[in-house]
Amino acid sequence: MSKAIEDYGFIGNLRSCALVGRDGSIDWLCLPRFDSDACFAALLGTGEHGRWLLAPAGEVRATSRRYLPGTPILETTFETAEGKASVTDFMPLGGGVDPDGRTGEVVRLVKGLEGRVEMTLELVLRFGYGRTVPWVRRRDYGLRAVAGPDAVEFVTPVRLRGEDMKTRADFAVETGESVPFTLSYHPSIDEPRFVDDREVLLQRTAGWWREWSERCTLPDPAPEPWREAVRRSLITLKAMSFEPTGGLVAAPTASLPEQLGGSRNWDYRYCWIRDATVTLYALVNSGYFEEAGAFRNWLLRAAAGDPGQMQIMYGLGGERRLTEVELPWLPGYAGSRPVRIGNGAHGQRQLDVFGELMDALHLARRSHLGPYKAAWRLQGVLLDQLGELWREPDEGIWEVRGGRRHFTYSKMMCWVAFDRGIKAVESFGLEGPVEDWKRSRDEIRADILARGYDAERNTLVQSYGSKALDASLLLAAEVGFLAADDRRYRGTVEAIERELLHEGFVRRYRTDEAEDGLSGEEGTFLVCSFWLADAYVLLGRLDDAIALFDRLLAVRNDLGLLAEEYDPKAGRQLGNFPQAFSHVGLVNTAHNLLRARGPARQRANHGALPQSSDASVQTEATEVEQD
Ligand SMILES: OC[C@H]1O[C@H](O[C@H]2O[C@H](CO)[C@@H](O)[C@H](O)[C@H]2O)[C@H](O)[C@@H](O)[C@@H]1O
Repeated sequence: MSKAIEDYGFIGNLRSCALVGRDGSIDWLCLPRFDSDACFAALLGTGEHGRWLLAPAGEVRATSRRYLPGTPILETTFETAEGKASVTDFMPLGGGVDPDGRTGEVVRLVKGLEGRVEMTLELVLRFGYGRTVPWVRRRDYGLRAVAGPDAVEFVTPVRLRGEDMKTRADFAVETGESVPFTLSYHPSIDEPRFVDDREVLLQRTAGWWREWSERCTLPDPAPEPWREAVRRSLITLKAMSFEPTGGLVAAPTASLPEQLGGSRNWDYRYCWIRDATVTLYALVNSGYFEEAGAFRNWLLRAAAGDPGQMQIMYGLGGERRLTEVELPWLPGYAGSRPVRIGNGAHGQRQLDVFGELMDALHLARRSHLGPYKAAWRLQGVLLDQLGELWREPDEGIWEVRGGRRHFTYSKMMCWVAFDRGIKAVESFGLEGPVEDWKRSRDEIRADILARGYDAERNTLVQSYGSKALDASLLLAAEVGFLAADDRRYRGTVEAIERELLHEGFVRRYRTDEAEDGLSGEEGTFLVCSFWLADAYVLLGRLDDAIALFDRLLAVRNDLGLLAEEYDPKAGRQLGNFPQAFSHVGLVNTAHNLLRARGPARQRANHGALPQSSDASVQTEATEVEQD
């Protein structure tokens, strides 16, 4: 039986990550990159599809876990009748570890805390998402496993044995003892990497993360639980970035379902322009400019070329072909089939991306992320294209699979695209056909208010001519399309409260009302609930905002992690995990609550932004420009 999604912890090395169950089993690991084939895929099947268990051999009386402060280093403590032992799990980082993203390591340290604990190990390596059994050879340091392009060295002083195509071991730890394990990946054509002393790696990795997380800036006075929640979300977002290129994944998992047993199962291990740009808001507002600069440069590389061929999402290195396929040999999380990898949405038209992109580049400029003519050139070409394109139907922010429509949010973000272009000219003295852009901006606004607004119900609607509501319209004030005190904005928020709130959390739309081309239902969408809290802040309903924010914090698992969705009836997290959108929502809402001029106001260009004085970011940007 599948563990609950919230029973997983997440460790990562800015290249990939692993999901570690509360029971001590690593059930998801893709090496060397987030989007590589999984070598442990038990998350979407059973132990036979690959996993690495390290846990007490006998009955466990109690389990507790935590992250080492300021890091994604996970410590799980097991209590048995005989004693206590902990397992510290991490993926090493810092000190020149793997600059190209070709290798990757998982380290596990078993420590005896009290008495004597008998431990068991089961290692089931199955490359190719649970299908390929490797050729395993014993070595004096442990074992080597090879399957086609992939190779793994498993390094430990513990004596291993092979059984039923699995590797097993039994050992014991006494108080004060420590037993190390390293799983080290390298391409099979390369020589194995030298495995460093695990305690040294632990100190180095912890030091790197602590130094990073201490740079987080949050307005005072922030209640400690909020501060801690924001810090954990930022660490999680950072751990979802791919350092070699600056790309950011929407989530590090594939096919965790939006409905248990359902078919809404997607692969999120890619860079969506939309998700990545909102992540930038969270990072920049919290003082992390380097990431914003790296992402901006990733974006310029990914979108380079014919702007007519720009995609809504790319691979970590800017790859364009993300073909969606099903993996029929995997039974799926809690039987949720099909299991999909790749993502068909890469071929969709989603016009909101123009607005998100223009907004992100405007944000970068306002945050003094270096001079960059290349970015302005790209912005100009995007607006040229959008001059006519905004009139077309699209698949919308929710990537529907039931055919194109005139989505109101998409049109609104086209308005944002022209608005930010105009503001860039007006505020930064840049050149552009600003009068044409103003005409487009006015025309889009009039079009939305005529066709995307239901005057009878006083609410914006999901798409032209439809009665359905959509939670994305909560952003109308945040992006500056409507003033927060505009009665049409208030009406939209109230309609969404009436029709999309479910047990205190927000659905993105009603699947029975808005045709999305998919069968089944889904949970409430967490980022939409944060957007409602932001709307409350803008409407001056601070008590409602705080109550909703606290309700959302309570949904996080014991490690502070959030999936994409939540089923309030079952009290279960749903969808890919951890999800950037949800954590971005948390960070931005905290900022909004904490300072009068938080991101919700900044986005509409009303407020001051933190500004980068980081010379390395400026230099990098200059280099891109010279290219
Ligand atoms: O709901 C159907 C779609 O679901 C996924 O898209 C969602 O996740 C994206 C990444 O976080 C997000 O950008 C998008 O707004 C969400 O709707 C899936 O990736 C799509 O393929 C699918 O059609």
